[in-house]
Amino acid sequence: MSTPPPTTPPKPLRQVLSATQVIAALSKLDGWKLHGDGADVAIEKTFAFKNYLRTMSFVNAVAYIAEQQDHHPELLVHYGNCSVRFNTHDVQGITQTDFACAALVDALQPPTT
Ligand SMILES: C[C@H](O)[C@H](O)[C@H]1CNC2=NC(N)=NC(=O)C2=N1
Repeated sequence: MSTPPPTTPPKPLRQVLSATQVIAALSKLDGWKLHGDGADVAIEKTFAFKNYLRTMSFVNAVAYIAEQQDHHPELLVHYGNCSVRFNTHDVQGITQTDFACAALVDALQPPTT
């Protein structure tokens, strides 16, 4: 008899990164910085917009990426900016998945004017 498949597929790229690995990866991105510490440590970037509708368009685009990637950032939304904060709950730290999602958000190239 064969072994039944696991109920959830294994998630790649969810191995917690060391401090050295996080710093190296941050240095390759523009504007992302460390936020918090311990289990709440995250990478964060604030994106600025000229008005609320632009900000909310960005928020919706980020939500679409988050659903596609099954990886959901904390979003802190103000009238003219949104802070995006990624960490990986499963491992209570920062993983390659956080950096992959950060790069996808950066690729949205949101308008700043
Ligand atoms: C069950 C579901 O796949 C997990 O809870 C996913 C969903 N989104 C997630 N988002 C983030 N940021 N970290 C996670 O570990 C995570 N896990």
